Amino acid sequence: MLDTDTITTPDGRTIGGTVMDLRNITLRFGGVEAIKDISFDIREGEIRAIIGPNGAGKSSMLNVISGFYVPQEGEVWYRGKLRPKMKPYEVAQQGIARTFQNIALFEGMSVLDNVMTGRLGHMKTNMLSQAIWWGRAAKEETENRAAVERVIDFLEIQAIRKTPVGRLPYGLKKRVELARALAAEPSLLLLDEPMAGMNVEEKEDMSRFILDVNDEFGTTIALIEHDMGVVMDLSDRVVVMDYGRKIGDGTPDEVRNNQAVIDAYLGVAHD
Ligand SMILES: Nc1ncnc2c1ncn2[C@@H]1O[C@H](COP(=O)(O)OP(=O)(O)OP(=O)(O)O)[C@@H](O)[C@H]1O
Repeated sequence: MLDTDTITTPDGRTIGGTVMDLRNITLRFGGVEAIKDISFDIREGEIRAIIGPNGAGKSSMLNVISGFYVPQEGEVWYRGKLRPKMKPYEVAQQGIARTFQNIALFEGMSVLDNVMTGRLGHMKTNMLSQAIWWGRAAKEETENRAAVERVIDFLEIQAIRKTPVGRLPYGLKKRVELARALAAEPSLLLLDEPMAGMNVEEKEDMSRFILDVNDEFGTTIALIEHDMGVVMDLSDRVVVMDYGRKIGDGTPDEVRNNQAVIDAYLGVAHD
């Protein structure tokens, strides 16, 4: 059974029941165990961070959540159901969208067209039915355009909507990637190092947008981030990984005071 109770965070935010429950996940690449028997949950409406030193297994974990990797052991429960082996696009159809560590946009295409690709999962009519049911296809197109324009307004990128992505500075590209993920109207949004490579101002902007997305749309967010200051400010709860194991799990304060976490970040040798 998944936990349906709500919890109240120290700063007074109410977090819902469990959306995703990862149980005893082990993931191997040949002889390398990237994830070793890790369990944790993600609750409705929270911002959940996954942190840890380089090579800890964070990206691997995000890839398990997004369905890109299927773990050799363990179970992924999503919205009360045990998730069978699925293709990433099927996971996306369940309302899970993601951004990537290395920006994965179409550089030659405009911002608008890139964000539009986020709607692909919502496009039901194909070429043939477009020819036969022109009205239905036109209505769908209007809805998709409207959803994209809402996201563009929300992330304040109207001024660059026609600009080819390749011409944008790094920070704005990251924002366009967020826009594309949001265009899918996900209920669970996965962000892989959303602030990596950004300057202080860009990080502040991105933090504000992440908080606004969570606040305005109630989107549950799981993110990986290296900048500890940002993670501690943004997140409701934090999972800490080290060498593929979970060494901490709790509120930012709990994690900050966890000796195993302090040791891992200071590089204290372990057996
Ligand atoms: N596709 C792969 N094939 C083989 N080994 C992999 C693969 N992906 C990850 N690994 C290994 O799994 C371990 C965890 O890597 P992962 O990228 O998940 O860590 P990370 O915490 O995200 O690291 P970073 O912060 O440097 O991005 C590492 O030892 C890595 O070399």
